[in-house]
Amino acid sequence: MEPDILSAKAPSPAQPPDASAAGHTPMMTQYLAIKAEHPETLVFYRMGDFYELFFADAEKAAALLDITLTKRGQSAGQPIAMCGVPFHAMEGYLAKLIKLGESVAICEQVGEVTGKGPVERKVMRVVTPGTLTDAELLSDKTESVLLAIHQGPRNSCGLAWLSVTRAEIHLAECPSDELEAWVTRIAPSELLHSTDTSASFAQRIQALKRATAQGVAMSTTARPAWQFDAALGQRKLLEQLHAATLAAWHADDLPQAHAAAAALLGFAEHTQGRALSHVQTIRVQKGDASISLPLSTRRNLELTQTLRGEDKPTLFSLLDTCSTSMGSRALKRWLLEPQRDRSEAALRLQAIGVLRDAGQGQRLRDQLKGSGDVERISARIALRQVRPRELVALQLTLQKTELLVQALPAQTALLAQISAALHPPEGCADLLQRAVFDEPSALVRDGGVINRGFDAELDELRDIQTNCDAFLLDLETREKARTGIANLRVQFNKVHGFYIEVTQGQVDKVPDDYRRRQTLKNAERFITPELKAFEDKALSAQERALSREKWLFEHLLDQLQAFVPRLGQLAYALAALDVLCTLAERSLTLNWCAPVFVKEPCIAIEGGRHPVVEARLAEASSASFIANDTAMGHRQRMQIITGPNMGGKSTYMRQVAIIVLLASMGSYVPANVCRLGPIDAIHTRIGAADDLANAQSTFMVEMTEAAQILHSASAHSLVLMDEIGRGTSTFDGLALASGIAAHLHDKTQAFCLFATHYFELTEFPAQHHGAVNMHVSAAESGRDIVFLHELQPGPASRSYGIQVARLAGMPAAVLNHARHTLSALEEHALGSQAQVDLFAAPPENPADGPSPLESALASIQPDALSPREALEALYSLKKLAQREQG
Ligand SMILES: Nc1ncnc2c1ncn2[C@@H]1O[C@H](COP(=O)(O)OP(=O)(O)OP(=O)(O)O)[C@@H](O)[C@H]1O
Repeated sequence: MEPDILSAKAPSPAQPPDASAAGHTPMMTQYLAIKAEHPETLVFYRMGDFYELFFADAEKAAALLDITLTKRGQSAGQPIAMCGVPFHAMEGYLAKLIKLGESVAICEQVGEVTGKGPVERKVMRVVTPGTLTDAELLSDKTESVLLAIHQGPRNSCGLAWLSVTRAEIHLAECPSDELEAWVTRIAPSELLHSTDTSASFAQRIQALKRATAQGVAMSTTARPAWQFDAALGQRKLLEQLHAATLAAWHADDLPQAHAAAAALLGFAEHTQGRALSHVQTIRVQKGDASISLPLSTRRNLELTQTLRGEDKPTLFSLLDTCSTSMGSRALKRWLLEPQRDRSEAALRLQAIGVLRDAGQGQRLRDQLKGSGDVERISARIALRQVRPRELVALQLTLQKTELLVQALPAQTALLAQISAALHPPEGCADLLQRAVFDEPSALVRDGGVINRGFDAELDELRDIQTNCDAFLLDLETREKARTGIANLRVQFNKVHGFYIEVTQGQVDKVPDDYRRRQTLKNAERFITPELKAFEDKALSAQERALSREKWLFEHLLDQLQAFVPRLGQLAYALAALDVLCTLAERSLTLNWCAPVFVKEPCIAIEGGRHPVVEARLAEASSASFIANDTAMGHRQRMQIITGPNMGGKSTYMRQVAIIVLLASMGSYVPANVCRLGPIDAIHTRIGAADDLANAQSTFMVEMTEAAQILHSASAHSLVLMDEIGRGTSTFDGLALASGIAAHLHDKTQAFCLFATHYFELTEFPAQHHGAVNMHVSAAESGRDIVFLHELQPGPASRSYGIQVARLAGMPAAVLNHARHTLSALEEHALGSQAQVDLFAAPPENPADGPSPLESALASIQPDALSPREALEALYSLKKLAQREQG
């Protein structure tokens, strides 16, 4: 037993004392030295069957994990606060802490228990939100990304990021004011920065921390300034890639990114306790290479999370019928990182076209089902954290892959490339099959992992255990025959081990090589050289078998290292094939078409649908989605969209953005025809929510987002503006909305869908040749309204707000009041100078209010109507009059 450091009672928990202070128990001295190396991290200190936490760590963990905080013993006169978790249940507690943004250093007992002083202990790895590798802690469909940022000279920044379970490291450089956009796009789980930055940069980091990416909290970790060293970073990258120059990756002239990479790799190695040998590719990212999808766009289009923060229904959840989790993760990357250059998307579309034919994709999907997560398994092999059952999954996947290659139609450039990378590394599956049982134990420490026939020594050790009984029986028979003692017995007990028992009456027949072991009343117990040798072997066989297995497993990991790079390529190919087959299946199931990329600026869609709303309608009701066309090009760049609430304006605008995004990632799209010119960004200003955490009002958020769009949108951007200006008074709002529309039309010249309830804005197209009025149609039936969801040219005739409120279940009295006020307001707008009393009681009888004909008449503004619109208004008035008479 180890000496107990925690004996006497202590008054109260405290901060960890100084390890160098005199009077600590030997174990506390050891603990404090380890803690000093991990000041910001919770230290899980292994003590027998528990991981214990002490002092402030204990207080924090007890509160976060909701476990008991005890006060036991003291060291150097200080009370020791303590809490603990059982070692076998550690994963669950770890997961909870990591989710809360904490990091944990796992300190194991590595030495033998000698009874003299504490057992030697060592931090084996540090688990942090950005460096997760454990299958239990990682989500199958989401990466855990670690990002390092470096503040360079003259407002420049270097970025380096990776996912520890992937084979790529990413580098980028950008001006500091673009940092937020980058961090939003990268969506890291953890951000590393230097302890030594300017005050403004530190503020920027704090702001980044608040701006959570996709609803996932990002933790920040400060690292010493010297770790952000460009020369060190370059050296580390070269070592990582086993290369003499970074030129092949176009990564040689990026000093700020190299500095970030130094800290990134240093931290990743520190947490894993070893180098990341599987990371063997660099991708340099340029800000202008991908289509910009700001955080607001990702949110508003509900790409991977609904506005309520749920995982479905989203565009991703609709698309993701992938057969493997590698495929799901790759699909998410494709969706969130569409490239401006459409050549890759075109290759994907070509491949999807082939996979749609004659069920080819479906056959491949069936074969892909049940594949292991080769990407993460190969990373865990490199990090020597792989579990035996993952190796079996890998072996089965490698065998499946052989069949997959034969079934793959390599008819397009991309499919041929995938086919070439799909060949499993020679000898890997065979080695795994020979080395590991088909159904091994979960952990190597339990034994039962290494296959029979793989190692003669292990087989012999196992044989000793299984053949023990047979050997003893055989020995007994032989000894009976040799000695002529018929009642001789070979037996075993825990205290004396193996022995041959001979009754007192037969003792004189015992041969010379029998040595006395124990004398009983009626019998003598002996041991022979043969039995002694067997005993030595048998007693230690189990222990030796276990340690032999552990050694063999480590040796197997050594052998598997050589396969890691090829496995990385294989994982990439499997994931890409899975995504392509999935997109082929989706396009067939959901009846999508292939988009066509053209050089001239345009967004031309026939029969476009919002895929998620369409799927929801199909699920929830028999109603079908009404498809709409979009025709935007050089001449017509802006649509001013009006129509009733619930009419489908937001749905229409979002569907256009989603179709553009799907096409840009290389997917078929929910439409009958789609022609798309170059696109550099999708900006959205939809809805309004207070950002209480950042003390910003609804209106402030609205204006900030709109301002960002006006600054960054270009003539190749798609901009959605939904009800801009509604967060303030009518006149202010209208004035701002028209100013913003004019800027987008005249200066930015972006493709813009501008939905508004300000009827005054329908006059905008008259003075702006690139804008047109469109409206979503609705029909009235008595006092009710029927939404037709059809997008039609021209402005809406009225807004139907009161009818929509009636549908929403508003009390009749309120509706009556509103109708009364509305007609008064409309009269007022028509020229009456009388002040409208919004709070005046409505007339008693609703029948006394204006008739539909009167209301319609009152809403007409003759000066705002074109001759054709005036004629239409006349027809509809006549219809209403007939209805009233009838
Ligand atoms: N094209 C369509 N076909 C069928 N149903 C649709 C269509 N467009 C919208 N809808 C249905 O109408 C609902 C309301 O649509 P949406 O939110 O787009 O209206 P809106 O005009 O933006 O309303 P508001 O002005 O109040 O924001 C949707 O949730 C959907 O169920």
